[in-house]
Amino acid sequence: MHANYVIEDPLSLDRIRSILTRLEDTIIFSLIERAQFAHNSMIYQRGAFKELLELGFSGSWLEWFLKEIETFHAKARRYTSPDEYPFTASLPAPIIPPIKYPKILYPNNVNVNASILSFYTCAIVPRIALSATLKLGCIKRANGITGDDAHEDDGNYGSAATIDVEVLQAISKRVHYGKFVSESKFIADPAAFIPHIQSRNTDALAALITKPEVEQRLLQRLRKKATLYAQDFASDGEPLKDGSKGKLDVDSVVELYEHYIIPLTRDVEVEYLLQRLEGLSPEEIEKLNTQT
Ligand SMILES: C=C(O[C@@H]1C=C(C(=O)O)C=C[C@H]1O)C(=O)O
Repeated sequence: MHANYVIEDPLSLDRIRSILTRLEDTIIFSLIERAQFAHNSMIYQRGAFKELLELGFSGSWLEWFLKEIETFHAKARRYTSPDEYPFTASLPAPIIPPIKYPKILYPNNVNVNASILSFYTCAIVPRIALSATLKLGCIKRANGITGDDAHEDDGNYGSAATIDVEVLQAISKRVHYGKFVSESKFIADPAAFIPHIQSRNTDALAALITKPEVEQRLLQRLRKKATLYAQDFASDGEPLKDGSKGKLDVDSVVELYEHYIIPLTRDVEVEYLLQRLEGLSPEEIEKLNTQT
């Protein structure tokens, strides 16, 4: 979130949704970049690099990248922003005073980055990198390199992890924007939510925040965007027939949203609501309940 950017109505649902729409582009283009490299599965395996073990770090290559990058960004006060959430626990304090952001969200500790890291490394990378590994495999086999390594590993561990961090940060921002969506919906009609928050009825809360028509439009838009953005063009700018096949598996992008990003965003909305009344007095809750 920008420090001195004056936001007219920070809880406008249309404005928040426009930010989610813009993040689709960031995520699609980052996935196109990741698809240029092989799966390189060893960068996701804890303990796979003896050099990291010798440094006393027992996590994966990617977790080491996250720790190092997020440590630097934390010192530059990145994680004092209400729309930034780290994957790494126990980061250093900022070296400069935090920015005084407007208090838009209610205090909460919702952070689902562990789930994001898990589904990204286990379900998304193997499919997104598939096009590159198949292409790479052909190249390696043409050079007489055969066996499993012809599909899985191109040695670009630094490039792959650097792009992975960019994808993870974009997905994390998108999913945790669910808090702003949730606050917007709550403040528009607190009385609809309060009884279900008090009774911890997560199914009722999920039903209140879920908008199937919004989700369907998003998935339609996403498929068209991913197909267009992954399109290859001839030197004169003419689109190549079937030009998107080598750059990105479009179905994987749509399924990433349908089966992971959207459900996790809904989870964030519900988890945020469950903390929305914490610390409020009965009088304060009653005031919200009668708010028109
Ligand atoms: C984000 C929203 O809340 C829910 C989650 C959505 C998503 O993750 O794209 C879309 C619609 C809702 O089901 C919203 O209402 O815009």
